[in-house]
Formats: sequence, structure tokens, C-alpha cells
Amino acid sequence: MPGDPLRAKWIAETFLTDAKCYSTVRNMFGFTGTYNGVPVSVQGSGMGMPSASIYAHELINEYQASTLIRVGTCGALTADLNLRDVIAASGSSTDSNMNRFRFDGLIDYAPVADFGLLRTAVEKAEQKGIEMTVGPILAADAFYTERPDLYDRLADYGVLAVEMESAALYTIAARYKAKALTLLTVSDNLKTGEQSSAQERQETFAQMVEVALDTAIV
Ligand SMILES: O=P(O)(O)O[C@H]1O[C@H](CO)[C@@H](O)[C@H]1O
Ligand SMILES: O=c1cc[nH]c(=O)[nH]1
Repeated sequence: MPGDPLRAKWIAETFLTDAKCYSTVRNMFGFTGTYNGVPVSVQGSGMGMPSASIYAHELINEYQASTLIRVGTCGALTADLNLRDVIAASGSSTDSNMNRFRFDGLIDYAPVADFGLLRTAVEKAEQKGIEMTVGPILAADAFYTERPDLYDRLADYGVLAVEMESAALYTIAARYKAKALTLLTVSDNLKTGEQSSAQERQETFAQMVEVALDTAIV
């Protein structure tokens, strides 16, 4: 599940065999094909938790999807991370109100990756010689923050990067007994101001997507 529907198209065309487009609703493309002989779908999720929540909910509850792997981009919160680094999100803090609403504001629910998927992704990355950093991230409602000080504070607590979907994905998967994982490529570094080029993004996406697909079919 990439956020960008055109990335879904690129993944289907580049990595899947006999991929067929099953949905163009809202231009949020979805494709099903096979990867190493195993049926796999790739579905855009859009940007942000409200959009991604709809696709995750329906994939699980209406199409019996049991494994959801997000392949996205993120902004690094620490200067230690370089552009194009690949991250596996073990857990996802959020500033979204969705889970506060879910738990009446009484519980700070901790959305986490499925451990089996995370372990498999780490193994697959190691086998491919792809360096992958595992750790917690932030799923933010807003792309443009007016509180960079809070991002610095999160970094003090080990939070690696910010994106906009993972907390909802992990929560919905947990709720409906599916497995979920978020893999990310660092496209920006919020501390250094570096940004990767379109060409660089594409090259690193390939590594991240291969790890995701190898993990999905185990
Ligand atoms: O590259 P994708 O998967 O869209 O992910 C990141 O990019 C978008 C913001 O530019 C947000 O969706 C964020 O989570
Ligand atoms: O800075 C960034 C880069 C990608 N995605 C985000 O949400 N933030």
C-alpha cells in the first residue's frame, strides 16, 4: 500500500506478473498480479490517515486481505538518517485524534507492527544486503508542522521519522485480526533540509518494494 497511486502502478508494472488494474475509483489505482507465483495486490492509500483507513478497512473486511504492507516515504527527524535510508516502523506514535476517539480519550493506544512480518522483513533485507533501520516513527495528520519542537522532542525519545498513515494502518489491522507493517524510504531530512531527487527516490523504492514483496509472500 503506497500512498501514491502512481507508485502502485509503477510497482505493479515493475514487479508483478500479469498485473491487472481492478480499481480506478478516485484514481486510487489498485492492481492484482503475481509475485513469484503468489497472488499479490498493490493498492494506493492516498495521503493521511482518513484516506488510508478507508482502504485498509475495506481491503480487510470486504476483500479478506490478511497482510497489509505500506511502502511509503518519510521525513527523517534526526540528522543520523540519510536520504534513501530504508526504515521498518516497529511502532507508530500519532498526533491524530482517531485513537483517542476510539478509546474515549482514556487510553494512549500503542499501534505496533506485526512482529512476524517485521522479523521476516528484517531477514529479507539482510539476505538482500539492504541496510534497514528498525524503530518507532510518528504518523502525523499534517505534512507541514508548526511544531518542529515536538518533532525534536520525539527524536529525543528515539522516534526516527514522520509520515502520515502508519498508526491508522496498524490500529485497523489489529482491530480486524490482520497483519500490518510499514516500510519507508527517507525522502527528506527535516533536520538537515536535504531532499532526494525523483531519480533517487525511484531507485530506493525498488529496494523497499522488494523487501515488502518478499515479506508479503512468506
Ligand atoms: O509516499 P507516501 O506513501 O505517500 O507517504 C508520505 O508522503 C505523503 C506526503 O507527501 C504522505 O502520504 C506521507 O505519509
Ligand atoms: O517530510 C515528509 C516526507 C514524506 N512524508 C511526510 O509525511 N513527511
